[in-house]
Amino acid sequence: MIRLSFCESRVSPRQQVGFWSGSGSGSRTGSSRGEKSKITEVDLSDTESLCRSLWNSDKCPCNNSLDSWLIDCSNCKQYWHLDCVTLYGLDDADINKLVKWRCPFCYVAPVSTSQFTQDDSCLTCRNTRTLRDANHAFEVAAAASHIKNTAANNEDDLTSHSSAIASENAMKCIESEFKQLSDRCNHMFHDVSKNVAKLETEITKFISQPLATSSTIETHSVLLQRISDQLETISKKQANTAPTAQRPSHPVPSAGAFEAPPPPPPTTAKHHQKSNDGLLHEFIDEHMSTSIIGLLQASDFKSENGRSTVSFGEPYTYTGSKSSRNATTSFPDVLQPVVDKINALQKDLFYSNHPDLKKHENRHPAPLINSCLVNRYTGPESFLPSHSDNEITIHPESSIFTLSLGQPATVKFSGIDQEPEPANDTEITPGHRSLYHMTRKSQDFFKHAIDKGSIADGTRYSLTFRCVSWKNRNSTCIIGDSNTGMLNFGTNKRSTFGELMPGQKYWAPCIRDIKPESCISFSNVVILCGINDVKKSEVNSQEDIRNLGNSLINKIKQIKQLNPKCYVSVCPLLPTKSRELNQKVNFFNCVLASKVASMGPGVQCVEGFHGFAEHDGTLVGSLSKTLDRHGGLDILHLNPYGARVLAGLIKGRLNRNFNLYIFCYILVVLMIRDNLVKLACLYLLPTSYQSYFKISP
Ligand SMILES: O=C(O)CCC(=O)C(=O)O
Ligand SMILES: [Fe+2]
Repeated sequence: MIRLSFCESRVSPRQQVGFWSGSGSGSRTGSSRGEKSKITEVDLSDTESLCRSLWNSDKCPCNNSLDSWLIDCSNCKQYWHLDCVTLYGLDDADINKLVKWRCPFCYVAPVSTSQFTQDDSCLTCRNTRTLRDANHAFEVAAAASHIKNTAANNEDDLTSHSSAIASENAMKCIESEFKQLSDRCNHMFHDVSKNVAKLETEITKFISQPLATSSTIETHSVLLQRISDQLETISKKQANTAPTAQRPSHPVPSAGAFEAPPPPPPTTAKHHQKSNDGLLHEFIDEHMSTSIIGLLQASDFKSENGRSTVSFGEPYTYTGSKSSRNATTSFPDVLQPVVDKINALQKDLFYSNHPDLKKHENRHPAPLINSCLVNRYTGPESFLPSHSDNEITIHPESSIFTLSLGQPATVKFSGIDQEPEPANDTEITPGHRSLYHMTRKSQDFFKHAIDKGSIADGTRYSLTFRCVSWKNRNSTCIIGDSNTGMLNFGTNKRSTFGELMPGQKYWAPCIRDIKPESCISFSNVVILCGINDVKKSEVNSQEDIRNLGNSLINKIKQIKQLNPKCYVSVCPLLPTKSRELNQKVNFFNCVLASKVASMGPGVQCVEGFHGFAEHDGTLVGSLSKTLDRHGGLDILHLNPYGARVLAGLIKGRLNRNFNLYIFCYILVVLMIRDNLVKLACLYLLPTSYQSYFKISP
């Protein structure tokens, strides 16, 4: 119950100094507590004693005497002026209605106040102390928990820090090791890239410059061989392997030459073990060799320079050949199994060089062995003069296989231009029943010989197998883009050129794809290439087109360097269905024609291409495809009919060369039979011509 009383007291001067720093003005609008009170006589440092001295619960803590009702606190019983506790405007009746009222002391802090006791009767102090203690306890507890946490954290931190430091150190070590490694790698990479750059420059120089004369240059193949030897030496050094484990050091003038053939079919594998000396030892068994030697002992050998010879199958003729003309072009039964085994190797070699033809074996058969020339050597006095098997009648893609029987011999190989003292000779010593092979193409760059004294007492037979045909005089290599796709060599019904013109097609969509080395040993080389270069968007100016023309001419020069005897027939670019593109095509053709004209009789343009153009210069519709394979308009591809017309033009050009050759051949034969020519002239030519030729009867 609230107790209400009326304040009558007056504040004594001593009581004005009080805990409360304000002095009540008595006004209803609130006491002015900002005024500073004077502190005398009381020890201010002892707050509690100070409070006790001042405390009187019957008086408002403002210590002022006001005409005002007082209200006491339901909790601590302290009296307060109504105005001092902001209960303005309430009278005693209102106040008495209040059941419970708590004074500001009891709301000093949001902490529970201690129970009122006599010892601790000062509410101010009690609350303050309680508050202080509570705060202190709270602080202590908070501090304790903080310290604990910090300690725990520190411990964790410490652990993690120490492990972090450890890992950091480890990382630093790794980093420095890594740096060292990367420095070394950089060094190595730098060296390697320097070497690669050097190599690249060398190759670029070699390819970009027209080759020098065949007597002074090293061929592509030799350069490649040198590079491969160099790489081999480096890898040998690095792998620290015994040099004896390396492949034989025979010169390799073109792919596969002098190398042992690839692994044979599994059924005969045990006889075909490839050896380090490039020979296939025990290529045939003893039984087969005995049968062959029996055949040879019964054969009629003709004596030649240093040895004697006999031949089987198709005749193989060369300068000074004396071996008999064979009654039949088929092989004796005894030889057939060997020929079959060699043909299996021949196929493997051919299709490994032309993997794209493998899936059409019927249309693109490998050149098969049809000729065998046997040399008989009888002891140390026998020899084989240095020579190349570069006869034009040997199929350009054929290998030349030699089977040895009897005494071993040393066969020496040397570069074709190393007369009279061959340098860098390499040799092999084929023993009884062994086989070695060379490519036909290698024969344009290398020769071989058996010197006197290189065969021991006794007899040695060598049987050399080749694919030979007089038609190979007209062998042709076509290097072309998609428009040569429908031109086919071969003897079947899809053949475009027929059996008189054996040959090989090489795919070169752009001028840079032309490989001069693929033309080696062909009689004719036909080139149809350049449209894919000309139609490139970056080829715009006449200068660009002139450069393209020059690059094609460079390729032709390289072909002529590698194969000086061949006839090169260059096809102009076909017109297209785009007039804009045709302007570039025409300019390219002009450049080409003028440059080809200055290259001499071995290089000529194929004529008659104007037949592919309509009156407005575009590609004739009836000779060309309408749609490309994506269903769009085809502007530059011939249809089968157009391809036949193209084949006709190429054939016409090549036949002219062939016919010229045949004509010259016949003329020479007739001139040899001098008397016959004279006789013919005497009776057939008019007198004026007789006097012109100064022919006298
Ligand atoms: O006897 C040999 O090993 C080589 C034979 C040869 O080169 C040849 O007949 O053309
Ligand atoms: Fe030979």
